[in-house]
Amino acid sequence: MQTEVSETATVDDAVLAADSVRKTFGEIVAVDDCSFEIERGSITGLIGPNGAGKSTMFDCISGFYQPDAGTIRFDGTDITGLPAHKIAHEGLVRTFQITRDLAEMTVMENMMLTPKNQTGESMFHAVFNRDTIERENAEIQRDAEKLLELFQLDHVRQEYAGNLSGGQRKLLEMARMLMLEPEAMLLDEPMAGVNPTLENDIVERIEELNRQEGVTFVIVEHDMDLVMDLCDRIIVMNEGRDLAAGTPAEIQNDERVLEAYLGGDS
Ligand SMILES: Nc1ncnc2c1ncn2[C@@H]1O[C@H](COP(=O)(O)OP(=O)(O)OP(=O)(O)O)[C@@H](O)[C@H]1O
Repeated sequence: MQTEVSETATVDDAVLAADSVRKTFGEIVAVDDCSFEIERGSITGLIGPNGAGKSTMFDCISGFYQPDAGTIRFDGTDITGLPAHKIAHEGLVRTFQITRDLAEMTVMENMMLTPKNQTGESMFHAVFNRDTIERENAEIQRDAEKLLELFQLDHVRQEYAGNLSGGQRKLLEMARMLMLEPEAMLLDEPMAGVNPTLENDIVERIEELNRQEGVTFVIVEHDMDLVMDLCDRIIVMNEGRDLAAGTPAEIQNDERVLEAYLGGDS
């Protein structure tokens, strides 16, 4: 059994690798010796029954939780336990819900808050290099406009984020993290509360970014039809562990996965 799992969990060119990750909350073992690899340039689904540990795993990978044990490597760098902003700087971002603070800002302000490598943050440049800062600000604004257009949010750019529909908010959550020009993105239930039309838009954006910019996606999503359709590869977690990994067809025909979803092993 063990060999089977580790064989399927290995990929040719891993951009992200989790090795024996463990995370507990008191008595609860949310993630338990979980290992998997994410193929560079893939759209990978991370699935599993309720409480399998998917969100906790995302939080460990993206730096919101420190794992109790195990290592996480991104692009060959050990990122285990680094704070989220350092991991984002390495090129790995996770979307998160627009907080109350951000809801009180306009869509454009949300976008302008997240750019990468802003010289204006450094005192030295602030004093000696105003032209550079102005040029950078103009570039950031242009990038933000381009993304808002791509995500069909340009018409609401001056609207408060809190006034957007659920689906538009999801789009903004993705768009603002793309200001960081990530190499890989973790999406936790990107379609939750989204109507079917906007769901199609989000799928199209993901596919475009994947194909055109080479962004790797790891997606936790409960809609199985969508996952099987959108993802090139799927990793299944169960009771905190990696249970199986493979193509959608392989996963759909895997007895262990069926059992886990039917609660056959409990
Ligand atoms: N902050 C926390 N404190 C205590 N227990 C937690 C915490 N976060 C998660 N857990 C527990 O850890 C386990 C894994 O939860 P997690 O949310 O990671 O699973 P999941 O696969 O994302 O589930 P779902 O699909 O239902 O969102 C569950 O038993 C959950 O109750």
